[in-house]
Amino acid sequence: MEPATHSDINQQLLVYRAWLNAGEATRLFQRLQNELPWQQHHIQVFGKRCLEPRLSLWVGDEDCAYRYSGRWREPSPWPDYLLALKQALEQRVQQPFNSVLLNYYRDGADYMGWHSDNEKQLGSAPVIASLSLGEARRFLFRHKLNNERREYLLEHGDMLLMNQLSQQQWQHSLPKMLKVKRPRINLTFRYTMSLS
Ligand SMILES: O=C(O)CCC(=O)C(=O)O
Ligand SMILES: [Fe+2]
Repeated sequence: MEPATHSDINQQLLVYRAWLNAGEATRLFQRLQNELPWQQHHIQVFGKRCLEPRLSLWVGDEDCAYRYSGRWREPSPWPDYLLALKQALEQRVQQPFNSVLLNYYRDGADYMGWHSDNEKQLGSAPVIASLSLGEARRFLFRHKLNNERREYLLEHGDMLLMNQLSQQQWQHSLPKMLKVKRPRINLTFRYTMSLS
């Protein structure tokens, strides 16, 4: 694989700028936007039922049910073009993926709060490949112990690889950017184990 444009925290975070070129990224964005059955889920926040501040969709192999916010989500099947993308990504990063969480941020008021992707089903040291499409958005990391910080601007076609230790030691978030009036789509490719 070609070298990352930027690597940080002992190779735990690798950014590949324009992993897809602008034309490829735009075609993919349009298909995902128009063809996927995007859903807005409810979540419990401090015991209150709220709508998530974004749309999302869980896609994966048949046995990849995913426990999220207290509920099992069944995977939607792979559209052929997403399966092809997953396979290209597996080749490039030499890691298997069997699922992808897609997030659709309608504008800069949609966001994702601080978290680590540390669900049991991902194992103790997951490798997660995150592809960004559409509007550029800030993406933040903070260290769990010393509050060290990192910030990236993730643009159309960029791929961020979060390596094994990044979920154990860091949290990440996508803050609001109220100036942003147009959508962004993010795909996080993962390897999900079944717990049965
Ligand atoms: O939208 C993003 O860039 C990140 C999404 C994310 O952190 C996640 O799906 O776990
Ligand atoms: Fe995440």
